[in-house]
Amino acid sequence: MDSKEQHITLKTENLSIGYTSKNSEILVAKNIDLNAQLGELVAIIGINGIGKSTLLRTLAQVQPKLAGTIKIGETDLNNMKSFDLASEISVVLTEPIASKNLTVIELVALGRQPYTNWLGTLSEQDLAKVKEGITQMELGSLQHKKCHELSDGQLQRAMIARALAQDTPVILLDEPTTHLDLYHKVRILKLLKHIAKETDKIIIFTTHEIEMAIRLCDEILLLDGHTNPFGKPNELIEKKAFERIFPSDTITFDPDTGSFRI
Ligand SMILES: Nc1ncnc2c1ncn2[C@@H]1O[C@H](COP(=O)(O)OP(=O)(O)OP(=O)(O)O)[C@@H](O)[C@H]1O
Repeated sequence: MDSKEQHITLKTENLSIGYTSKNSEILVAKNIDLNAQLGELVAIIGINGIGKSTLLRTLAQVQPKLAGTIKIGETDLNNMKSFDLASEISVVLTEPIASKNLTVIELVALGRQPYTNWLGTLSEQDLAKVKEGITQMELGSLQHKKCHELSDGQLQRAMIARALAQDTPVILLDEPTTHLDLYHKVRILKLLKHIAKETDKIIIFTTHEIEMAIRLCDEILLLDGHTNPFGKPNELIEKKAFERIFPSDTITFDPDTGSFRI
């Protein structure tokens, strides 16, 4: 079996997510059944505070799940060592990065850490992946700038470039388009879709750009606090899932155009 066949899905079953403090458990969402295949771009959507970032952090093993399973192929993520995890999953969270004194190229090169020797020396292949990430995110002219000199949107693209340079089968991105202008939102989502398809990756991201997700994503997980439907955008439109996101006296969904009316 080659490595592609070993990692055909990222799958959750009956997943519950939330937080634990000393004496209590805070349940944020339950019944999350997501099934992403290689080559797919998947959006996690839902209203503020419903649990999108919590889910992304749970998938990335940054925080523990409360119940259920998360598997890559047949392997339960719980049984994976963190070193192995870094060559399976790359993740970009919304927390500000600690290393803003790095240049863009140095930040992107951090994505190669799971593959470099203990001295951190970059091979030709590592350098090629770093350059590729920088080019894909249109950061060529900014590559020698320090991260603290970048705008929020430029820094966001540099973080995505780092995840691309890590070249893992699964890429998890928390609100990757928040700081981007309309052009870069569309361009980067289209590019992520292209990368997922052409290089056989699973790219999962959280977003408030529901209409863009409907147009560009292969699958959508809608966290709605109840059944959390997961499926192709058309399937969710047919199930009238988008109609129930917002109060209908304020925002309605038009299934013919796949857009919201205010
Ligand atoms: N460290 C924490 N401890 C306890 N509860 C938390 C913690 N972080 C977040 N929460 C709670 O978990 C719930 C889900 O938060 P989360 O950030 O996952 O939502 P979200 O869907 O990403 O929201 P948004 O769209 O506003 O970014 C919220 O009620 C939030 O208050």
